[in-house]
Amino acid sequence: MVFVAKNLSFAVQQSEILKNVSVHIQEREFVGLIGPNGSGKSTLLKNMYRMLQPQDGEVFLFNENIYKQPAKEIAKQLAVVGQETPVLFEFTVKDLVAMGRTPHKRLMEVDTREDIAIVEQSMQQAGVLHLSERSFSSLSGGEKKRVIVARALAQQAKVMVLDEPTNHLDIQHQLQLMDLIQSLPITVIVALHDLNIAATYCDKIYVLKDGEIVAYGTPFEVLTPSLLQRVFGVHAEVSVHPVTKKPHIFYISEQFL
Ligand SMILES: Nc1ncnc2c1ncn2[C@@H]1O[C@H](COP(=O)(O)OP(=O)(O)OP(=O)(O)O)[C@@H](O)[C@H]1O
Repeated sequence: MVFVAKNLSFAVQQSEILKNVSVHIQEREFVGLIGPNGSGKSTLLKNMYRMLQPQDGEVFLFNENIYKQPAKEIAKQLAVVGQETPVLFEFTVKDLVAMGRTPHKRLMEVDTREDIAIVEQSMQQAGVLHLSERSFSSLSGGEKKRVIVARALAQQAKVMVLDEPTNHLDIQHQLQLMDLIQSLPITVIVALHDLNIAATYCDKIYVLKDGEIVAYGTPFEVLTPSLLQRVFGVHAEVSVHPVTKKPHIFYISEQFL
């Protein structure tokens, strides 16, 4: 297993946000995390990328306990595309993407020709090369998202964690981004709200509800009408997509029932 969370419990004051959550991700797997608003997806991911520390449980990345490793070592192996990205100073896109190279460098080491090529290629892959001299703060929400993805690509980590990466993206950029991530030879865990996107791209899906994993399996195993009703409170039919052969969810609004 490449990335494992074992029996994580996380609480804020008296409120339990994660309850004994375990996640197992194999090499090169593309794993989705779905669940209603407030079910604990971001909190779980933050515990897995060490932004939060659980009261109970452990997280292993390539068999090493992440809470016992230096942050720089983890950053060589794990790239994160978080839900919101506070950037406090004025940076150009190029400079921000170049920060993805930091874990691979010594303090104050200048960028090598290889670093510069990786940064350029990452911007190209994420579709932001044309924005390279722009100030990050002047970008639209979707452009910012793609720049953060470019920074994660420049990190060249073997594992990537993404929290709702398609948020703010138009449909073309959503599909391009998911295609790009799927094409990389890496292990991925991604929180998604769009269940048809999850159905199309994920090998396995974990379903969170009220801080607990309530289902796990392939998209066909997990995305059933009864689960969608039980977890998300919606009526739906699930068919096979005529082209992708993946499950496709047709939601049914109350007025048509
Ligand atoms: N620091 C905190 N203090 C109090 N409650 C918190 C804190 N952090 C998270 N929560 C609560 O924990 C629950 C899970 O939040 P989380 O952001 O993990 O959910 P999510 O599944 O990612 O939601 P969304 O789909 O809306 O992004 C929510 O009810 C949230 O209000």
